[in-house]
Amino acid sequence: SGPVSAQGSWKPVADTVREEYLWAWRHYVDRAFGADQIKPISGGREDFFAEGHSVGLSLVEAVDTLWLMEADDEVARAVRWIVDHLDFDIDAPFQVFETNIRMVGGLAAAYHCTGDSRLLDRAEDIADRLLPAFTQSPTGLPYRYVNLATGQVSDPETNIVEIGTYIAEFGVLSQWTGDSRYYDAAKRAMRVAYDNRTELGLLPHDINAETGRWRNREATIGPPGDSYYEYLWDGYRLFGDPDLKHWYDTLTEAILARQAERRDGHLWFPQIDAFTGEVLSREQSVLAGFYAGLLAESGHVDEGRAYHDSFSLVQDRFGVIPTFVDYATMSATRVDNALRPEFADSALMLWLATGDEVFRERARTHFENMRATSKAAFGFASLSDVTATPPSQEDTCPGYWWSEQMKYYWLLFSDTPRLDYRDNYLSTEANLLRGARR
Ligand SMILES: O=C1NC[C@H](CO)[C@@H](O)[C@@H]1O
Ligand SMILES: [Ca+2]
Repeated sequence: SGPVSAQGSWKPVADTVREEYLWAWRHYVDRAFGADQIKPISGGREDFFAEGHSVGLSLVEAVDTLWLMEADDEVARAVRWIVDHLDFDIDAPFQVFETNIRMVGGLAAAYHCTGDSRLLDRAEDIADRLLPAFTQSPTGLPYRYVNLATGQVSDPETNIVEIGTYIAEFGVLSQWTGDSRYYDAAKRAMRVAYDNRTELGLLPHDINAETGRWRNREATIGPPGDSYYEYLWDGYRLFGDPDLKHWYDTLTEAILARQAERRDGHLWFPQIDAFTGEVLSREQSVLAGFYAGLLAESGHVDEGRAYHDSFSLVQDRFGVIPTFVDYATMSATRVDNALRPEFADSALMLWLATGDEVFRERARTHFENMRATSKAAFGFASLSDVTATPPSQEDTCPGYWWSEQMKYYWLLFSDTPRLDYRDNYLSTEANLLRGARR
């Protein structure tokens, strides 16, 4: 079970998380079953990857969450849809990064939790359709899009997130199938970016896949830099690869030395020029909040705590964290929030690393504020303005909601017997690739 704590006080919260999730799931089943996304205000449905080509995104993202919540009848319903209806032979360009973290990851997690090898077959099938983006590239940096039916690749104007967020999903596929092509392709792309680090040991975030040349000067730990760093550490954690740890440590040392800024005693990570170190912007994306958890996981616990403290200030001020805040003025520079999970993600990582109850309390506030602002007739809705009274909703629910924050809350509050709390791994999309206890 989880770190020793007053489990009794959290059970009611865990029960509410599970009730809300199954309430939303039943509406998805009744009104949008098999769709990429439900429209939570109107009850309609919408595609995510390619217009007119649903791949059941929200359902695939939900399988491991339903399994961890012991909703086994619903797991069976979802698996039956995947086996009967999920077909990737689609003549349309799919974004390689999003397809990997959501579909390869979702299917791999579903296989890890259920042991149903038909799900591993599907994960291999979609990964094989993504591989041409890597093998067709002269540098090994993957193109951004690939046509799932023809293998036609497109768009070399990419970034370190979209070339570097594969090793977890591709690595477990190589481990589970014995085919090293996936791991090798993922690692080769990460190496190209690392080998091009600047004299300061920093990475700009935009890069051209055909030339390997940087397309900008700005370094960020937020998007589109974030999960490149996350997956260097994750690859080492999952597979023990010393190269990945060396690359992670080298880049993180530079980030902590040159990018960290303390202001009024609070820790932030401004965007800086990777070649000179000059501060370019003090805006912080809500997505950058994941970095507090990564720092804690990778041994920088004090900095991880401090950065989560900074985002906790923002949550206390706004209720729901705006997509961008400028920490110099603590003003929101982009007021929407598409049900972003990162604050809860890092709360879980910090709780697992420290056992400190403050992180469960912060995650509970995140859950309650989401319920109070995003709940709509048929599910949970993204917000277009968190500063409005009441915050205004959009008729859309992102696929990651089914995999991320509700799973983070459940794992934080339920002490479920289905998770090995001491040895587990959640991908950047919260897909459980290690630690399921069947
Ligand atoms: O890594 C990611 N980035 C964006 C989404 C959540 O904000 C989600 O797809 C995932 O967590
Ligand atoms: Ca993430």
